Amino acid sequence: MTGYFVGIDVGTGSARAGVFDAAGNLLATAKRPIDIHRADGGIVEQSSEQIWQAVCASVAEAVGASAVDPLNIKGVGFDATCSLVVRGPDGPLPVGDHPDRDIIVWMDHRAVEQAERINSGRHDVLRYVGGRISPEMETPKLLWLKENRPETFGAAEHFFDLTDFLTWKASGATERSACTVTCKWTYLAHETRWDADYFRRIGLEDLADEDFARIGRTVVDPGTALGHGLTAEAAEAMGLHAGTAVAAGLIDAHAGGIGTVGASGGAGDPTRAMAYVFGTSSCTMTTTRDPAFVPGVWGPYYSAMVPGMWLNEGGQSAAGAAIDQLVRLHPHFAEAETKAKQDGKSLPAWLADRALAIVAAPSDAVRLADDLHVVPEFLGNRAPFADPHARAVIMGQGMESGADNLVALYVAGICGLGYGLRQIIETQAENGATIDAISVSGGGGAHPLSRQMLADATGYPVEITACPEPVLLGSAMLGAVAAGSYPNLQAAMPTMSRVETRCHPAEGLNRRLHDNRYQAFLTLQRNAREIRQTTMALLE
Ligand SMILES: Nc1ncnc2c1ncn2[C@@H]1O[C@H](COP(=O)(O)OP(=O)(O)O)[C@@H](O)[C@H]1O
Ligand SMILES: O=C(CO)[C@@H](O)[C@@H](O)COP(=O)(O)O
Repeated sequence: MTGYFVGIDVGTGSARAGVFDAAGNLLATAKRPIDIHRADGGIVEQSSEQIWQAVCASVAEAVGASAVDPLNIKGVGFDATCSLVVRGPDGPLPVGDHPDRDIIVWMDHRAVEQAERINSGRHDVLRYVGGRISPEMETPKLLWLKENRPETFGAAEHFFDLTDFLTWKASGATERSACTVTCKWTYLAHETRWDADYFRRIGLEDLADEDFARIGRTVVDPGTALGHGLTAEAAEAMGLHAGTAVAAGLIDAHAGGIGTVGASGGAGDPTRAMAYVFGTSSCTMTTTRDPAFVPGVWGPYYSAMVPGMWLNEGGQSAAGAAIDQLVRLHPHFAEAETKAKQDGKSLPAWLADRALAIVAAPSDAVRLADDLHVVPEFLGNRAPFADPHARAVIMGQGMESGADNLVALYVAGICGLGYGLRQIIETQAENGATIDAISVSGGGGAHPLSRQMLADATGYPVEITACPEPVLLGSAMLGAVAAGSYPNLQAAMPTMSRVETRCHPAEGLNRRLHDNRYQAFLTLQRNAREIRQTTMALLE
């Protein structure tokens, strides 16, 4: 195999690009931050033009740094968060109060009420999104727009998932990826159709009447070559050549899944490894041959990640973001952040390094948490309760205000994320989706401590691929398939990705400590839910 491929990943906080060879070796990366605007009422907005500029600048820098002749770059793949982009004939249309902000970010919870209304209709398509639509998905957000910004809703020419916006900007093609529309828009990929009745019943009949022209009349598999490749304008902005193949994209978490679950030397079969993508949020991606209906876990989605197979997607809306929020609450936060900056590290990485420096072995880190317990549901419970109203619980915090206590809180937070993951794994297993190993990607999973703690907290081995950027690699695989270097993703996965290390779960006392803490997690989570329900009932 010859040629080079560019993978582009637009996460919540940054756009990144990586240049890979056909064997999956990473030659160079570049990154640009992207702005995020938050306001009360769960409002979170971004600008598609700013994101596009960040994408082009990262690609140009990564290609330059790789020293690969742009003529040898044969394909480009995109992944992004599943935020909703609204574009009119003349460009961005405002989704709120600011003219440039045309993106309702995935974590925006303005459409909670619309989601609840849709769920009360119990339409059959909801069986394929875990039984309940989430306010993080696109149809509640579209309904919110129609009800609250009718001028924007009416004037929109395209409603895109962010990934599909990026491939449109790159190639001019309006095809949507089966990944985005199946996971976030209720497209039924297993029947290759939209359900017009669903759209009519929830109040989005306009979209059905137009035969879905504004949300995607043509849906293609991830990796499909789009249009005539890069347009001249996009190519110039990226420092590439017009006509370079552009692949239909993936949601960011799914790119992490593609970059890891089929790796050679791993679980041996994409159905045996769960991808855990630990970024701002966390996503658990489980592949099955037959559909598994798991209450509270998104899906089953057909062909949304590994083509021809089914996918269950769980996770937590706040994962890295929960750790960021947790440590921000601590009295030692500002001082620790300054020290982390001086050391050139992010605060979570600085805390993880400090924890590793204190303990004799990484698995002993659990002992640092002592009697501190965290249910880190700052932004609701994505799975297995599909409850956007859930909130975090912190137990055992005293008057301590020093660095060691902050490290303890960090460790307790990572434990809490691990127990949420364990709860999802157990719930899925009860419903027919079992796994043998977890394959980690994302910024939060890049540290040796967090990886080991995930193995210890869940009791499952955690696999790490050789590539330090598996999400970018997943996107680059799309570019390789679109360029014809691989016939399909199944062929690209084991060739371009391989497992390099494995974290084995703790034994002995550390294992017993985790088992005990997991029971505490379940108790605190259950009690918090019951207390909230009682309070809400009294207030109604
Ligand atoms: N060692 C760590 N422990 C816990 N969280 C971490 C660690 N390193 C990074 N993170 C968190 O991971 C998130 C960034 O992950 P990344 O995959 O780059 O994000 P995204 O793709 O969502 O923009 C941030 O919330 C960051 O605080
Ligand atoms: O919702 C999904 C995946 O379904 C993601 O786009 C969303 O969680 C955002 O991902 P990041 O945490 O920013 O990588």
